[in-house]
Amino acid sequence: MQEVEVSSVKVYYEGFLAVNGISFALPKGSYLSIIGPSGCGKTSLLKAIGGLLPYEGYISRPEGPLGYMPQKGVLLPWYSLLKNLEIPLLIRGVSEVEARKRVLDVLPQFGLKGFENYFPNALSGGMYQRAALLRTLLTNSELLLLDEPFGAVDALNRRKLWLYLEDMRQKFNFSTIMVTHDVEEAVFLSDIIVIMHKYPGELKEIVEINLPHPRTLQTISTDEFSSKVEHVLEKIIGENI
Ligand SMILES: Nc1ncnc2c1ncn2[C@@H]1O[C@H](COP(=O)(O)OP(=O)(O)OP(=O)(O)O)[C@@H](O)[C@H]1O
Repeated sequence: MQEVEVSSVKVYYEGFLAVNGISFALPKGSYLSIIGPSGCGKTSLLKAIGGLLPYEGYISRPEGPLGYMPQKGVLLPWYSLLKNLEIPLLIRGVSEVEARKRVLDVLPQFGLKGFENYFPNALSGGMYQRAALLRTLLTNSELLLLDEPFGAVDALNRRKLWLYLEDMRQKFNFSTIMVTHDVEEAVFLSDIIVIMHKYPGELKEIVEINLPHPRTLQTISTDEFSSKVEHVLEKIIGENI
Protein backbone atom coordinates (compact mmCIF):
# COMPACT_ATOMS: atom_id res chain seq x y z
CA MET A 1 0.00 0.00 0.00
CA GLN A 2 1.29 3.46 -0.89
CA GLU A 3 1.20 6.05 1.88
CA VAL A 4 2.15 8.91 -0.40
CA GLU A 5 2.05 9.20 -4.17
CA VAL A 6 3.60 12.12 -5.95
CA SER A 7 2.98 12.34 -9.66
CA SER A 8 4.31 14.95 -12.12
CA VAL A 9 4.34 17.62 -9.41
CA LYS A 10 5.33 21.17 -10.30
CA VAL A 11 5.63 24.12 -7.93
CA TYR A 12 5.77 27.71 -9.19
CA TYR A 13 6.55 30.95 -7.37
CA GLU A 14 4.94 33.69 -9.43
CA GLY A 15 5.96 32.05 -12.68
CA PHE A 16 9.35 30.77 -11.43
CA LEU A 17 9.49 26.98 -11.75
CA ALA A 18 10.99 25.56 -8.50
CA VAL A 19 9.89 21.90 -8.81
CA ASN A 20 9.59 20.42 -12.28
CA GLY A 21 7.56 17.25 -12.70
CA ILE A 22 8.66 15.08 -9.77
CA SER A 23 7.11 11.60 -9.29
CA PHE A 24 7.68 8.93 -6.64
CA ALA A 25 5.77 6.63 -4.31
CA LEU A 26 6.30 5.94 -0.62
CA PRO A 27 5.00 2.61 0.75
CA LYS A 28 3.42 2.71 4.20
CA GLY A 29 5.98 2.58 7.01
CA SER A 30 8.87 3.51 4.70
CA TYR A 31 11.45 6.27 5.02
CA LEU A 32 12.23 8.42 2.00
CA SER A 33 14.92 11.08 1.79
CA ILE A 34 15.10 13.87 -0.74
CA ILE A 35 18.66 14.97 -1.44
CA GLY A 36 20.07 17.47 -3.91
CA PRO A 37 21.94 20.76 -4.23
CA SER A 38 20.92 23.91 -2.41
CA GLY A 39 18.01 25.62 -4.11
CA CYS A 40 16.95 22.61 -6.21
CA GLY A 41 13.43 22.66 -4.77
CA LYS A 42 13.51 20.13 -1.89
CA THR A 43 11.72 22.30 0.66
CA SER A 44 9.17 23.41 -1.93
CA LEU A 45 8.42 19.79 -2.77
CA LEU A 46 8.09 18.87 0.91
CA LYS A 47 5.73 21.78 1.51
CA ALA A 48 3.61 20.77 -1.50
CA ILE A 49 3.36 17.23 -0.10
CA GLY A 50 2.25 18.69 3.24
CA GLY A 51 -0.42 20.78 1.50
CA LEU A 52 1.36 24.01 2.48
CA LEU A 53 1.98 25.24 -1.06
CA PRO A 54 -0.13 25.17 -4.23
CA TYR A 55 1.13 22.75 -6.91
CA GLU A 56 0.31 21.25 -10.29
CA GLY A 57 0.10 17.47 -10.67
CA TYR A 58 -1.15 14.88 -8.23
CA ILE A 59 -0.29 14.11 -4.60
CA SER A 60 -2.05 11.60 -2.37
CA ARG A 61 -1.27 11.53 1.35
CA PRO A 62 -2.95 10.05 4.42
CA GLU A 63 -5.90 11.85 5.91
CA GLY A 64 -5.49 13.41 9.31
CA PRO A 65 -2.73 15.50 10.84
CA LEU A 66 0.84 15.28 9.56
CA GLY A 67 3.94 15.80 11.65
CA TYR A 68 5.70 18.67 9.86
CA MET A 69 9.08 19.92 11.04
CA PRO A 70 10.08 23.06 9.11
CA GLN A 71 13.72 24.13 8.75
CA LYS A 72 13.27 26.77 11.42
CA GLY A 73 10.99 27.99 14.12
CA VAL A 74 8.51 25.35 15.18
CA LEU A 75 8.62 26.11 18.92
CA LEU A 76 6.39 28.80 20.36
CA PRO A 77 8.72 31.45 21.83
CA TRP A 78 6.38 32.45 24.68
CA TYR A 79 6.19 28.92 26.16
CA SER A 80 8.82 26.94 28.07
CA LEU A 81 10.43 23.90 26.47
CA LEU A 82 8.27 21.62 28.61
CA LYS A 83 5.04 23.36 27.60
CA ASN A 84 6.08 23.37 23.94
CA LEU A 85 6.55 19.60 24.05
CA GLU A 86 3.30 18.99 25.92
CA ILE A 87 1.15 20.91 23.45
CA PRO A 88 0.91 18.24 20.70
CA LEU A 89 -0.21 15.73 23.33
CA LEU A 90 -2.72 18.09 24.96
CA ILE A 91 -4.20 18.92 21.54
CA ARG A 92 -4.82 15.22 21.01
CA GLY A 93 -6.71 14.91 24.28
CA VAL A 94 -3.96 13.43 26.49
CA SER A 95 -4.42 14.58 30.13
CA GLU A 96 -2.02 17.16 31.57
CA VAL A 97 -0.56 14.67 34.04
CA GLU A 98 0.00 12.02 31.38
CA ALA A 99 1.43 14.55 28.88
CA ARG A 100 3.94 15.81 31.46
CA LYS A 101 4.97 12.26 32.34
CA ARG A 102 5.49 11.26 28.70
CA VAL A 103 7.56 14.34 27.94
CA LEU A 104 9.71 14.03 31.07
CA ASP A 105 10.32 10.32 30.30
CA VAL A 106 11.74 11.02 26.86
CA LEU A 107 13.71 14.23 27.57
CA PRO A 108 16.97 12.47 28.58
CA GLN A 109 17.15 10.58 25.27
CA PHE A 110 17.11 13.92 23.47
CA GLY A 111 19.71 15.46 25.79
CA LEU A 112 17.16 17.97 27.06
CA LYS A 113 16.81 16.95 30.70
CA GLY A 114 17.32 19.90 33.01
CA PHE A 115 16.20 22.42 30.40
CA GLU A 116 12.44 21.99 30.95
CA ASN A 117 11.93 25.61 32.03
CA TYR A 118 14.10 27.22 29.36
CA PHE A 119 12.42 29.32 26.72
CA PRO A 120 13.20 28.42 23.08
CA ASN A 121 15.44 31.45 22.47
CA ALA A 122 17.70 30.35 25.35
CA LEU A 123 18.39 26.92 23.77
CA SER A 124 21.47 26.29 21.61
CA GLY A 125 20.87 25.63 17.89
CA GLY A 126 21.35 21.89 18.35
CA MET A 127 19.12 21.74 21.42
CA TYR A 128 16.43 23.72 19.66
CA GLN A 129 16.48 21.32 16.74
CA ARG A 130 16.37 18.25 18.97
CA ALA A 131 13.39 19.76 20.77
CA ALA A 132 11.68 20.50 17.45
CA LEU A 133 12.20 16.90 16.30
CA LEU A 134 10.89 15.54 19.59
CA ARG A 135 7.85 17.80 19.33
CA THR A 136 7.17 16.47 15.83
CA LEU A 137 7.51 12.85 16.98
CA LEU A 138 5.14 13.51 19.89
CA THR A 139 2.39 14.37 17.40
CA ASN A 140 2.20 10.61 16.82
CA SER A 141 1.40 11.18 13.15
CA GLU A 142 1.15 8.56 10.47
CA LEU A 143 3.34 10.65 8.18
CA LEU A 144 6.30 12.81 9.22
CA LEU A 145 7.69 15.51 6.95
CA LEU A 146 11.12 16.56 8.22
CA ASP A 147 13.05 19.44 6.66
CA GLU A 148 16.76 19.01 7.49
CA PRO A 149 15.95 17.83 11.01
CA PHE A 150 19.60 17.36 12.03
CA GLY A 151 21.21 20.34 10.28
CA ALA A 152 22.27 22.06 13.53
CA VAL A 153 22.78 18.91 15.62
CA ASP A 154 26.38 17.90 16.46
CA ALA A 155 27.79 14.67 14.99
CA LEU A 156 27.46 12.61 18.16
CA ASN A 157 23.87 13.55 18.92
CA ARG A 158 23.02 13.15 15.26
CA ARG A 159 23.86 9.44 15.37
CA LYS A 160 21.98 9.02 18.63
CA LEU A 161 18.92 10.54 17.00
CA TRP A 162 19.24 8.35 13.90
CA LEU A 163 19.12 5.32 16.20
CA TYR A 164 16.19 6.77 18.11
CA LEU A 165 14.23 7.41 14.91
CA GLU A 166 15.01 3.93 13.63
CA ASP A 167 13.79 2.44 16.91
CA MET A 168 10.58 4.53 16.90
CA ARG A 169 9.88 3.45 13.35
CA GLN A 170 10.11 -0.21 14.28
CA LYS A 171 7.63 0.41 17.11
CA PHE A 172 5.11 2.71 15.46
CA ASN A 173 5.47 2.05 11.71
CA PHE A 174 5.06 5.70 10.69
CA SER A 175 6.13 6.87 7.24
CA THR A 176 8.68 9.65 6.78
CA ILE A 177 9.82 12.04 4.08
CA MET A 178 12.99 13.91 5.03
CA VAL A 179 15.00 16.58 3.26
CA THR A 180 18.73 16.31 3.95
CA HIS A 181 22.17 17.23 2.58
CA ASP A 182 23.89 14.39 4.41
CA VAL A 183 24.41 11.26 2.29
CA GLU A 184 25.36 9.00 5.24
CA GLU A 185 22.28 10.10 7.11
CA ALA A 186 20.07 9.50 4.09
CA VAL A 187 21.51 6.01 3.56
CA PHE A 188 21.29 5.07 7.24
CA LEU A 189 17.66 6.09 7.67
CA SER A 190 16.08 5.58 4.27
CA ASP A 191 14.50 2.86 2.22
CA ILE A 192 14.31 5.17 -0.78
CA ILE A 193 16.46 8.17 -1.75
CA VAL A 194 15.16 10.68 -4.28
CA ILE A 195 18.03 12.63 -5.85
CA MET A 196 17.14 15.99 -7.39
CA HIS A 197 18.99 18.08 -10.00
CA LYS A 198 20.05 21.69 -9.54
CA TYR A 199 17.77 23.65 -11.88
CA PRO A 200 14.96 23.53 -12.55
CA GLY A 201 14.01 21.16 -9.74
CA GLU A 202 13.99 17.88 -11.63
CA LEU A 203 14.32 14.28 -10.55
CA LYS A 204 17.76 12.83 -11.23
CA GLU A 205 17.40 9.32 -9.84
CA ILE A 206 15.60 7.16 -7.30
CA VAL A 207 17.88 4.82 -5.32
CA GLU A 208 16.57 1.98 -3.17
CA ILE A 209 18.43 1.30 0.08
CA ASN A 210 17.67 -2.30 0.88
CA LEU A 211 19.88 -2.65 3.96
CA PRO A 212 18.14 -4.77 6.62
CA HIS A 213 16.28 -3.24 9.60
CA PRO A 214 16.76 -2.53 12.43
CA ARG A 215 19.86 -0.57 11.49
CA THR A 216 22.39 -0.12 14.26
CA LEU A 217 25.81 1.47 14.79
CA GLN A 218 27.30 -1.72 13.32
CA THR A 219 25.39 -1.05 10.09
CA ILE A 220 27.60 2.00 9.54
CA SER A 221 30.77 -0.11 9.51
CA THR A 222 29.50 -2.70 6.99
CA ASP A 223 30.72 -2.87 3.38
CA GLU A 224 27.10 -2.75 2.17
CA PHE A 225 26.60 0.58 3.90
CA SER A 226 29.80 2.08 2.48
CA SER A 227 28.99 0.93 -1.02
CA LYS A 228 25.49 2.48 -0.82
CA VAL A 229 26.98 5.77 0.37
CA GLU A 230 29.50 5.66 -2.47
CA HIS A 231 26.77 4.84 -4.99
CA VAL A 232 24.62 7.81 -3.91
CA LEU A 233 27.66 10.11 -3.79
CA GLU A 234 28.59 9.13 -7.33
CA LYS A 235 25.10 10.07 -8.51
CA ILE A 236 25.25 13.52 -6.95
CA ILE A 237 28.85 14.35 -7.65
CA GLY A 238 29.08 17.44 -9.78
CA GLU A 239 25.75 18.66 -8.45
CA ASN A 240 27.38 21.05 -5.95
CA ILE A 241 25.36 20.18 -2.85
N1 LIG B 1 8.62 31.99 -1.22
C1 LIG B 1 9.38 31.96 -2.34
N2 LIG B 1 9.23 32.89 -3.30
C2 LIG B 1 9.97 32.86 -4.43
N3 LIG B 1 10.92 31.93 -4.70
C3 LIG B 1 11.11 30.99 -3.77
C4 LIG B 1 10.36 30.94 -2.54
N4 LIG B 1 10.79 29.87 -1.83
C5 LIG B 1 11.75 29.29 -2.57
N5 LIG B 1 11.96 29.95 -3.73
C6 LIG B 1 12.91 29.58 -4.79
O1 LIG B 1 12.61 28.26 -5.23
C7 LIG B 1 13.82 27.51 -5.46
C8 LIG B 1 13.77 26.25 -4.59
O2 LIG B 1 13.81 26.62 -3.20
P1 LIG B 1 13.76 25.52 -2.06
O3 LIG B 1 13.78 26.22 -0.74
O4 LIG B 1 12.62 24.60 -2.32
O5 LIG B 1 15.14 24.74 -2.30
P2 LIG B 1 15.93 23.70 -1.39
O6 LIG B 1 16.41 22.63 -2.31
O7 LIG B 1 15.09 23.28 -0.24
O8 LIG B 1 17.16 24.57 -0.88
P3 LIG B 1 18.12 24.40 0.43
O9 LIG B 1 18.76 23.07 0.33
O10 LIG B 1 19.09 25.51 0.28
O11 LIG B 1 17.22 24.55 1.64
C9 LIG B 1 14.97 28.46 -5.13
O12 LIG B 1 15.45 29.00 -6.32
C10 LIG B 1 14.34 29.52 -4.25
O13 LIG B 1 14.99 30.75 -4.41
